[in-house]
Amino acid sequence: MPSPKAKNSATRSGGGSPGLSGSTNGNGRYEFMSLNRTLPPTLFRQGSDPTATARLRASESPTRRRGSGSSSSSNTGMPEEDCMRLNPSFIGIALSSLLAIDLWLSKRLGVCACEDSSWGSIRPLMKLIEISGHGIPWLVGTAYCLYNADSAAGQEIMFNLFMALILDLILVGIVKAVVRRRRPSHNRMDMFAATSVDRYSFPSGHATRSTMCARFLLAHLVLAAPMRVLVILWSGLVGLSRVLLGRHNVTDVLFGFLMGYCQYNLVEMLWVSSLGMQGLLGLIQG
Ligand SMILES: CC(C)=CCC/C(C)=C/CC/C(C)=C/COP(=O)(O)O
Repeated sequence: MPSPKAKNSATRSGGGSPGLSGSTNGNGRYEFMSLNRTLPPTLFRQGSDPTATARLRASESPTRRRGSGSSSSSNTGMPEEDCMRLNPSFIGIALSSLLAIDLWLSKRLGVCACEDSSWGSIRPLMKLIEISGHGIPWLVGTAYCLYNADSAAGQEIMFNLFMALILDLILVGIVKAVVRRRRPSHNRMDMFAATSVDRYSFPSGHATRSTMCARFLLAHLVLAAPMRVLVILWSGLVGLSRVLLGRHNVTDVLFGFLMGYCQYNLVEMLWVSSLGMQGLLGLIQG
């Protein structure tokens, strides 16, 4: 009966997984060698054996290559990071290009990122716009209006706006914590009352809030046409100010607009009526 070692050496001589060659170290333990070694030509023939091709693609993943322990590709002499980009997918190229454009554009548009920036003189104005879209003024203002509302309809609207603002904070916090995209390097972290997830930039919480609140106000308040235009302009300006201040990349704000727009649909779906409010208050009071 062949010993396990004999089995190992049989595997080494060609019977192992395609695309992997192996050897034993001094302790007799099997080690996988670099994947960049010459492979049988059949393995490169895309489509001839889909299973083998899939296995090859999997074995070429960056994590596996990093795990091989060598800092340069054995047959090209190039750093592994460069080798990994030799055959990127179309989606990979599109995403990398979009990201590069986003970073470049965001850096160029960050003209109020600090006082010495080209448009540094309007930074105070941009910070004022930032405050107008901040969570705390909105929460405090809505709570105040809810407390002072003199009709059931007014209370219902303010209650739902308050809940919408909380929902927005939760959803943005979750996405920021999952995506964990760093803020642009030119940003100065001098926002007031920023929570720990606010060190991340995707999506812009100001953009989600301003879009959701704008839709909310347009739907539930009776406003004259100029005021409606002002609300929309304000929402867009809040988003723009995030990029000009260097707080966000362009895609953070664009996604924030989209997310805020969708969040309003969610608020409508979860709308709490006056009756529901009384039920909730009854539950809270016991
Ligand atoms: C009561 C309570 C927990 C209020 C939290 C309000 C708050 C700290 C909101 C966050 C505001 C903020 C700095 C958001 C960051 O917005 P980005 O546009 O920079 O994502």
